[in-house]
Amino acid sequence: MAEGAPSSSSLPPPRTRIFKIIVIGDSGVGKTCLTYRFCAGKFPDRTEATIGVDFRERLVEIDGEKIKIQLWDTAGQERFRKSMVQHYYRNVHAVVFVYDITNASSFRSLPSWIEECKQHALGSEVPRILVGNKCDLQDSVQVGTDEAQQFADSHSLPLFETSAKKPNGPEEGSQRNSDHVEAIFMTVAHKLKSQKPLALSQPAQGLGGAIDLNRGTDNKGDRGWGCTSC
Ligand SMILES: Nc1nc2c(ncn2[C@@H]2O[C@H](COP(=O)(O)OP(=O)(O)OP(=O)(O)O)[C@@H](O)[C@H]2O)c(=O)[nH]1
Repeated sequence: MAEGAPSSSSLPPPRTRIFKIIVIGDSGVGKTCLTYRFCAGKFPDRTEATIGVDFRERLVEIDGEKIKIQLWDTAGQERFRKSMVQHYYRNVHAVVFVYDITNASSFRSLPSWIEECKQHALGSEVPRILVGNKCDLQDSVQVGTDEAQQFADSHSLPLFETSAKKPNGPEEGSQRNSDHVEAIFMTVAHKLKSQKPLALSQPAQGLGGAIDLNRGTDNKGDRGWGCTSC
């Protein structure tokens, strides 16, 4: 080793990168339950309407790098959003749109949530996904998979259907396959990591930094993830 060159033991420990993912959709679709399921590993005993925003974090390891996934559980009710909405969108790395498969109105609201992203000048290259929640309630389905898939395709959004309550697959006899909440958020994290490999010359940044996960992408040929109307 050259004299004066830092040995690996004298290098500061790498800072943990933070991926900020916002979860948006109508009130009651299950945003709190989905984020809680991913970060705490279980369905919450009870929830109350989110006021402003709640944060949940989980440290994961992807290809040997520790990454903090920070989920911003936003309020679905307009009266609880107003003052906070600017903060949601600042330095956001990915967006998860949620609707409730047993509530057609929450599905019809999706264009307005997509529009809100647009209003906040989110680049079209920021990964976005669409999640239909409450797949365990098969007797009450109001939004069929085909309809949701059509919508997702028309907006270039990957679609996942899941249940925050019973994420281990469909009930016996159900036609519908449920994605696992864990797999959904990890898919987003993998996407973000692949978009922005950790460069030694570029220290990891948290919320305060203007980390740009969207440049130098390797997503040629990828289908989905962007949003054609955003
Ligand atoms: N059966 C079933 N119920 C769910 C599921 N996810 C959420 N719920 C229920 O749906 C209701 C609303 O869930 P929340 O997670 O609080 O909804 P939210 O989208 O965060 O609502 P806001 O905070 O008002 O925006 C609660 O009664 C949950 O128990 C699910 O996957 N299956």
